[in-house]
Amino acid sequence: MNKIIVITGATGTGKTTVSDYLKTYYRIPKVITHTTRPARKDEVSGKDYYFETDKSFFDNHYLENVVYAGYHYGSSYEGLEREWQRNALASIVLDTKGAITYVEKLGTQVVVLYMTVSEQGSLAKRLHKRGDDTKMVEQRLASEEYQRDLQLPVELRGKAHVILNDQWQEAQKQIDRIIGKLQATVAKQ
Ligand SMILES: Nc1nc2c(ncn2[C@@H]2O[C@H](COP(=O)(O)OP(=O)(O)O)[C@@H](O)[C@H]2O)c(=O)[nH]1
Ligand SMILES: Nc1ncnc2c1ncn2[C@@H]1O[C@H](COP(=O)(O)OP(=O)(O)O)[C@@H](O)[C@H]1O
Repeated sequence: MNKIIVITGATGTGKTTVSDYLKTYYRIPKVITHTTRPARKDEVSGKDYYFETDKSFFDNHYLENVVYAGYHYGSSYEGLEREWQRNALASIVLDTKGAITYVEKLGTQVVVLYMTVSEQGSLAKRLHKRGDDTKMVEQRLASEEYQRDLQLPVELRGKAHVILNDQWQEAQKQIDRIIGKLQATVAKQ
């Protein structure tokens, strides 16, 4: 059975870092999603996101789509199927609302990794260090979606692996254990 690893959590907790790690070390590809948010300086359309206009965003057929900090984000069935045709395992980076929808729609095909840190204050520092625009960081941290995603939603309790990412090496070990088991189950089927 094909599976999708849904990586979720608040901004700055390391979702993209995990997705990049899965791609580099496990050859697990990322499903690229669509957004109307402007690209950051080192982001590339078709690699990080499909960057859309307010009009072109709605030309796609979404499995789910959300508004996060004032911008549209959406993931398509086609994007997921494209990766699943070549790989039994793929990853996708979603907010917690999207993660809940994936669990509802795809059930046991979904493996959720919920990223968290023990000090909320470290997140703003990470975003600045990442080189994010100051205004965008302020808008993001003031959003209700950011506040919401700081806690594991009730709908995901008991269904998500909670990954503490205070230290990357520790988070990596936790992820290695989860992916090792997952690869063994996927290989058997
Ligand atoms: N539900 C949903 N969330 C998405 C999608 N694409 C990205 N996101 C989430 O939207 C939020 C904002 O993403 P982004 O602007 O890249 O900010 P970042 O989390 O700071 O890197 C994050 O929680 C992403 O996981 C999508 O297609 N659907
Ligand atoms: N454990 C960690 N300690 C310090 N910085 C980290 C850690 N994990 C990730 N980062 C850095 O924090 C920033 C935010 O991580 P990122 O993966 O982009 O988060 P997200 O996709 O959840 O917004 C990046 O610059 C990343 O390199």
